[in-house]
Amino acid sequence: MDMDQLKRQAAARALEEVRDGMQLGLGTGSTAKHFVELLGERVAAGLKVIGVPTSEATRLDAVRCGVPLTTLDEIDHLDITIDGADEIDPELNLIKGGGGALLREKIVAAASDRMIVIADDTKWVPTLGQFPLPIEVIPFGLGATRRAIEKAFAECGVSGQMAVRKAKGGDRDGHVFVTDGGHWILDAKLGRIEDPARLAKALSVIPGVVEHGLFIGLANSAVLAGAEGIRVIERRKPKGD
Ligand SMILES: O=C[C@H](O)[C@H](O)[C@H](O)COP(=O)(O)O
Repeated sequence: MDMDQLKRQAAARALEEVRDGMQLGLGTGSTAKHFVELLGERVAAGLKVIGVPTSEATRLDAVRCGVPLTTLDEIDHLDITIDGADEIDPELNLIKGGGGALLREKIVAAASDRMIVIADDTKWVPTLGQFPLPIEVIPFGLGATRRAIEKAFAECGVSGQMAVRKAKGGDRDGHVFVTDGGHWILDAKLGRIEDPARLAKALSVIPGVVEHGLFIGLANSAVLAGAEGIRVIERRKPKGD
């Protein structure tokens, strides 16, 4: 079975958690896109839900699939957010932002009662860090922000190259990648992040850092699809710990 089929299977399993009347956070990326498409089929068959998209790409997908949308200004909470991830560790801490949507994804996940992560099982890792950590930054004063990030890395016992992300394909191919919020992304190749919660806190207090791709204590469960079938892993600690 190819990777895309596994992603769709994970999305289909997460869809079983969706009930009539729910308000849903809609993630971004190739796995979340399968969820939006499958949700669209259920909506066409009569399911009543409303979604908040985590990116312009997902907003367009949802419109194409007929999923009704709202915003976090119009509603005060979400029942479930269903989103993909770049890496998932056994505590259900995540690296996200490979597609550049980390800021809206984190706002939406934090406004949700539950977050279900959907992925093929290659995303499951014993320790986060092999996937470059996306850090969303303000272009102004980037040199100072980079130095502050390097200091935070050293304090947290990690190190590695950082590069400004470039767009791949489309009109901006080869130019600096710009997020939906108008910011840039630094991708940090850290290899191994022993204490992701500590690093997350250290990055969050740097003024030029808008957000980072470490999602700590936000995911409640992970649906992992692999050659052997689907595994659902529940978070052991209560949300927010
Ligand atoms: O910014 C993008 C998101 O965090 C995605 O959820 C993540 O990159 C996983 O994407 P995919 O399902 O395409 O591997």
